[in-house]
Amino acid sequence: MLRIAVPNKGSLSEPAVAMLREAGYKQRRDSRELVLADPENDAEFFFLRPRDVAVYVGAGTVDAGITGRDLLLDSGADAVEHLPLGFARSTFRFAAPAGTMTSVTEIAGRRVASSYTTLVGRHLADQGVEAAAIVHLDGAVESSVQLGVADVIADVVETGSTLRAAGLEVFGEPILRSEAVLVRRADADLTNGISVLTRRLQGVLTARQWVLMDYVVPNDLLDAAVGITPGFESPTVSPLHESGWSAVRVMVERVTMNRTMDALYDVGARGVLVTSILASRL
Ligand SMILES: Nc1ncnc2c1ncn2[C@@H]1O[C@H](COP(=O)(O)OP(=O)(O)OP(=O)(O)O)[C@@H](O)[C@H]1O
Ligand SMILES: O=P(O)(O)OC[C@H]1O[C@H](OP(=O)(O)OP(=O)(O)O)[C@H](O)[C@@H]1O
Ligand SMILES: [Mg+2]
Repeated sequence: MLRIAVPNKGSLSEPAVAMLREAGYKQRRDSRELVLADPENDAEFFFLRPRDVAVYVGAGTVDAGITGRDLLLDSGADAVEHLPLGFARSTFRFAAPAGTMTSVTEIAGRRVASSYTTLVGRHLADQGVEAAAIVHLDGAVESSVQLGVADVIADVVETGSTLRAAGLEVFGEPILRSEAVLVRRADADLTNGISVLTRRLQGVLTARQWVLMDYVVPNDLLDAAVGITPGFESPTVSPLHESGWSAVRVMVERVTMNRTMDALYDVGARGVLVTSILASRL
C-alpha cells in the first residue's frame, strides 16, 4: 500500500487534489477528511499541513508527498524532490520599503522577518551576510516592517500585489524559484508504487502541456510542414485517399498551438485540428 501525504490547506491543497484525481486516484470531497483509503489503486492518502508533508516523508511514515520546493528546503527533512508538478509557482525574495535597499549585502546588521527562517538563514550564510536577527512569523509577513518587528522581509512572491499594498519592493536576486513538487525519502525504494504514482503524474503533466494536432498537406510541402511540427519524438505521416496529399498527426506544446497553426497554414497545410489529450503514458 502506497502512503501519500497531500496538503490539507493553503495554495497547494486544491491543485494537488485536482492533479491526483486527474491521475485516477480517489480523492476527498470533504475538506475535513484527514485520511482516505483508495484500495483500487492500493494507495492511502493523508491530508496534512503543507509544512509538515516533508517531515512525514523524511521520517518514512509516508512514502511520498506533495509540497512546495520552498517548504521542502526550509524543513531540513530527509526528503528529496522527485518530480516538479508545475503548479503553485512562486519566487522567494527579499523585500524592503520601496527605494531603501538595493543589494543583499545591505541586510547586514538588520532584522529579517520570514516564515522560512531556515531557508533565509542558510541563504544569508552562503552570501556571507550577518543579519541582526531572523524573526520567525507564521504569515502576513509583509506587515512586519510597518509594525516595527523587522527592517526587511523574505517571502513568497507571485504577482507582487501583496508587497505593493504594503509599500514594499523586492531587491537582490531571487533566493529561490518554487513550485509544487512530489517528494520522497532520499533512500526510497523506487521499485514500489512510487514509480506508478510518478508515471501517472507525468501522464497528467504531459496531457496538460501538450495537444494533439492533425492536418493535411500536399506531399511537396510535407517537409516544410513537418519542420514546423517536429513533435515530441516524430510525427505520424499517412497517405490520404486523394493522391498527392498526406495526413500528419503530431504532439504540439499547448502554449505554441495557435502560432503553430498560423505557420502551418502559411506553408500550405489545411484542415488543421487540435484535440486535447485526456491522459498519457509516454
Ligand atoms: N500567492 C501564491 N502563489 C503561488 N504559490 C504560493 C502563493 N502563496 C503560497 N504559495 C506556495 O504555497 C506553499 C505554501 O503553502 P501554504 O499552505 O503556506 O500556502 P498559503 O497559501 O500561504 O497558505 P496559508 O493559508 O496557510 O497562508 C509554498 O510552496 C508557496 O510557495
Ligand atoms: O505576490 P502575491 O500574488 O501577492 O502573492 C504572495 C502572497 O501570497 C501568500 O500569502 P497568503 O495569502 O498565503 O497569506 P500568508 O502570508 O498569511 O501566508 C504569500 O505568503 C504572499 O504573502
Ligand atoms: Mg500563506
